[in-house]
Amino acid sequence: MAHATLTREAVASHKAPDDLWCIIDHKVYDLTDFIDAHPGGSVVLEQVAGTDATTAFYNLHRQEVLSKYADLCIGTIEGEKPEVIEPQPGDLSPVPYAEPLWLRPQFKSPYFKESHHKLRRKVREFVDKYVTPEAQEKEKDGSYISQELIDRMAENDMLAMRLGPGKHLRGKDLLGVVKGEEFDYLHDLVQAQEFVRANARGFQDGNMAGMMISLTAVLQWMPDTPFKQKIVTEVLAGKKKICLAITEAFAGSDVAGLRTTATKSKDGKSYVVRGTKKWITNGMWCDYFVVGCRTEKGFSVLLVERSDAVETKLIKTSYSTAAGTAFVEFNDAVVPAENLLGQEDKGFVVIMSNFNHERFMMACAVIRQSRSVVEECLKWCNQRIVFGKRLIEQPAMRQKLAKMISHVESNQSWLESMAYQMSHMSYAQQSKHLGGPIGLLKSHATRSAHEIADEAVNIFGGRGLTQSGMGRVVEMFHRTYKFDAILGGTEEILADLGVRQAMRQFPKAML
Ligand code: HEM
Repeated sequence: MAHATLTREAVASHKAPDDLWCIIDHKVYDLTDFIDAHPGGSVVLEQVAGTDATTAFYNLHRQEVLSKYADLCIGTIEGEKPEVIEPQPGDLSPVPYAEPLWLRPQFKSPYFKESHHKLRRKVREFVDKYVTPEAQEKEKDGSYISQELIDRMAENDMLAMRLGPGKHLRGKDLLGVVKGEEFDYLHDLVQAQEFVRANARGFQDGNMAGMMISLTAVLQWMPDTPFKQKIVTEVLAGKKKICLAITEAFAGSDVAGLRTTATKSKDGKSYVVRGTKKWITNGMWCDYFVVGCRTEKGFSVLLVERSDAVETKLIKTSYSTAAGTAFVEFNDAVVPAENLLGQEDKGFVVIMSNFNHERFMMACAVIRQSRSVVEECLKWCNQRIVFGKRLIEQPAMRQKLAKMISHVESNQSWLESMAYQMSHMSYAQQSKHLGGPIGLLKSHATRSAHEIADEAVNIFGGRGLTQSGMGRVVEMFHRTYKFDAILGGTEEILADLGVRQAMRQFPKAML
């Protein structure tokens, strides 16, 4: 039926199970053919047949349900206009605290310029249109990212952009809004925070997280040879995939305890890699592995190509298998000597220098995801009616929200200040001065995530434990925030690093 203008009296006459209409937000829905398919059952719909069910609907559903079932809408009530906002791709949320201060029109920022705003809009449009729909689907069924999405990201230089600022961006016009040479760590923060709005933690890592933490090491530490150029070109074009393989069943943060060995051949032309790696993000589909190995006198990092001597098995973790997390076995994999990253026996610096950007990215992500949870809680408290009034009218709920907002706002401010420092330091200066502060920031952000997840589940009740419907964002966050607390260095290791680095810079004179 075409959209019609209808009266409330007309709607009231359609109140039988085989002829059932209702009003939601001034629009009329014909639910006759939907009643048996309704996930909430037919009885509840019969109870509201012919009436205005707006309050009942928003007490139980997200707005997106109405967008998904838009074809059930047959008209609008005469003289009335819908009040609910339907967000369009790229839009900012009007919910207070749903966006960081710099994106709220009434506030100013010393850091963000026009190009950051333009990039934010472009990346959000892309994520809303292409990433979120696929992320939601893959998060559920556990299958891997599509080549189509990888190609689309590659065509738009998004794979390159996600490695952070650097030579690899030279000459590029990023999404038509930022020149590659001008792309700084604040742009980097923007893209990282926009990507996680897809709200699918397993898929988020499945979406090239392995590349983000391993190609950086190739770029930084491999000599400039045609072989290096080939790998970088293939990976940034999305044709080949790469991941970082450091952790083992024997050792995680304790890199010195690793057991995978790389034995050099007598003629010095190759290494033989033997050992296992565990929890390798994207390992299931990668063509290249950046592998931490024991060599004769120390620790070295090698680029190992997939071959018959490399076997990958899927590990099921508490997030979706969309991340392709693997157990990897290198059974005498032969690797040419030119695949060495940095110097032999001096691989520790390769891994350590790579960590700053990885941890910064993780802080960007967990802080943005925490904000999405705060937005969900604010919306829910505003729409949920309990004991005859909205949840937000309960002082206990307002206390929880105040605590959550304060965590997110303070972490975001710290993060922005860190991005500014990074933008004004060389890579070497960053390694020297920012390892500790970035470690402390990530460690604090994941402690905050713990508090936020805990409060959010209590606010949502049973829905905070349910993977579909109103509480799905909260459920996912509560189930997966620990990934950020463990990956890239545990909270304890990073907190300790922060203090140890500070102590190294402590003045020698007595104070
Ligand atoms: C256009 C009209 C409606 C559509 C398209 C719709 C769709 C849905 C969907 C997709 C769900 C699954 C949960 C979710 O994804 O949020 C659901 C659940 C539910 N719906 Fe509806 N619904 C409609 C109207 C209503 C109305 C008017 C009521 C009545 C009061 C109602 C009561 C429920 C209940 C009780 C649940 C279970 C909620 C829960 O477990 O938390 N629905 N509905």
